[in-house]
Amino acid sequence: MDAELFPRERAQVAPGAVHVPDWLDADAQRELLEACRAWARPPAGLRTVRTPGGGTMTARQVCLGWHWYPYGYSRTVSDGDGSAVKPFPAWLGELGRRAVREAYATEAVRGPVPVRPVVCDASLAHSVVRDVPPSPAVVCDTPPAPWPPYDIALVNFYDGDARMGMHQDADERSDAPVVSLSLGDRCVFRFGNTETRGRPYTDVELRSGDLFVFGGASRMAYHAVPRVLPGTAPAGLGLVGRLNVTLRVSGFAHGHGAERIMGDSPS
Ligand SMILES: O=C(O)CCC(=O)C(=O)O
Ligand SMILES: [Fe+2]
Repeated sequence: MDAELFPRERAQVAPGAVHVPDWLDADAQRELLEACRAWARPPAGLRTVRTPGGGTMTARQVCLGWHWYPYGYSRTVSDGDGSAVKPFPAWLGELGRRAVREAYATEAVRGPVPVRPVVCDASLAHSVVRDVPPSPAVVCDTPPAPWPPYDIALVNFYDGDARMGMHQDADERSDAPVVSLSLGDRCVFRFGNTETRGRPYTDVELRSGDLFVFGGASRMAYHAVPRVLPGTAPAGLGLVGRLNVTLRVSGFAHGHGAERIMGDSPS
């Protein structure tokens, strides 16, 4: 973590949308980066995503669990090398559950956390659905989250010129919160509303190690990455550019993909 004169505070950006700065400590960031490097290798590795209109997304992407393409999911890299999508590891799902629990907990244990160690399987996350404050500081004795386990990861790599336009994450069938983890260069993350691609929106700076969770009333909010800030990655991380990992719950029946008829354009 960079030395800060004033520590950055966690913030609710919109109902159900929470920014938790410095959620991953330096070791956890390195560990997640190493995992991303392995996932990026072929087969079913990092690829350029082509949109139906003939454009390409500037952020390159690799998927785990389910392969996302504009605009649906499949089990193979149907718009790439045709390989089977890489598996979604259990530890990543556990990280997702913990992220939701900690983002939505008012009194939960805070501060940097390691990537892999798993303390328990509890969750306070169900509270976001009703938009009421979660019960405080119960880490291990709470009911399980009402959603099936996280089973999709989209890993986006941004070089200095890459960006992502306003879009909704709308190809999943589950309303489970989306969990976003950032590594490397800082970026401007634009978090908007559920109705339009325009205002009102809030620009948040996401830095390496930051967590952003959006669920509940914000699950279908439009969001974007209008700008990456090149050269701002932590010196010790060894990453040039920015990586973002979003974790999602598909809500798909086992073995079946899904296609959305009307698509948005996150180019
Ligand atoms: O890179 C980010 O922070 C956001 C990525 C995103 O919105 C997505 O993968 O759908
Ligand atoms: Fe998104």
